Amino acid sequence: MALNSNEINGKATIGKNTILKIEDLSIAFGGLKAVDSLSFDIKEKEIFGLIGPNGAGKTTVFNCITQFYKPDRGTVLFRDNKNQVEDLVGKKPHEIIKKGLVRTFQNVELIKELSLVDNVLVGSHIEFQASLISQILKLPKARKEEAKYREKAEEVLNHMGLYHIKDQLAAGQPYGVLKKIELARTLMCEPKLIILDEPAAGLNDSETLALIDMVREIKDKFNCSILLVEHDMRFVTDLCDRICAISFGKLLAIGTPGEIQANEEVQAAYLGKGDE
Ligand SMILES: Nc1ncnc2c1ncn2[C@@H]1O[C@H](COP(=O)(O)OP(=O)(O)OP(=O)(O)O)[C@@H](O)[C@H]1O
Repeated sequence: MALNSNEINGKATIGKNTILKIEDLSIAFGGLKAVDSLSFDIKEKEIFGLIGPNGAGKTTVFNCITQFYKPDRGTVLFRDNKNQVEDLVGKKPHEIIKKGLVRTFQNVELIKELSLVDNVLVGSHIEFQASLISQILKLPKARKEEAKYREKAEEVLNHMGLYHIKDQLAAGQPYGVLKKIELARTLMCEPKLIILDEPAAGLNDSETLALIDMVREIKDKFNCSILLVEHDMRFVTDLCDRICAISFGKLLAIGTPGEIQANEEVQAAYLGKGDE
């Protein structure tokens, strides 16, 4: 059910400036509680980090939000690009992308034989209105649509400083470029919330610093919120407005980077300083 109000079934609520609210999210694999009654919310234009030790359940949280996994319990309320609030649980992953919730993956997944701009265009296929047949036959409607999205893809590449190499093949490009292309793809779907899975993994120091600036610029230019998982603590503390720390699928703390760094439970679980 789509709602304009802040209520669903008179129970769960979502604030006016809240883009995503997960409540009591839980999923178990066999006897293992990978996510255990987790709740947090993300505000509009907020950069929100999810941290925790290896195996804490971070990727599983992402998969439950995007419905790659169906949670055993809980709600995932999302304010979509039409300002409608809906529980995403039970929706299909492609429906969720259309609502403006998009993600990148830990491993870059590009088509090496395609140019960079064509790889970005792949990100817009979900928006195409023309039928598959008219796309294959390159009928006028499909050609017009492709031209529109190609222009948008070029604009996105221009914004990311990659316009000059847009026609080069993805094969052989530096890892930093491939990561940017993956990010560029998410911008083709009118994102309201972009989920980044370890965006700084594999980047060197200067690429990581450049990525921090780029994520901030994207948030401002595309007017969206960001949820990210990242092991590079400097990246997380420099970039995020708020951080949620989890351990064994459970919430440890939510707060500003300073509050999280000072939190003893987080230090014990994540930074390994508790017993010192
Ligand atoms: N499909 C699955 N089947 C069984 N167990 C799973 C599945 N997915 C995740 N798990 C388990 O759930 C727990 C949480 O895994 P998850 O990958 O979410 O952790 P993470 O915090 O993302 O770890 P990392 O930082 O190493 O990527 C782990 O114990 C993992 O083995």
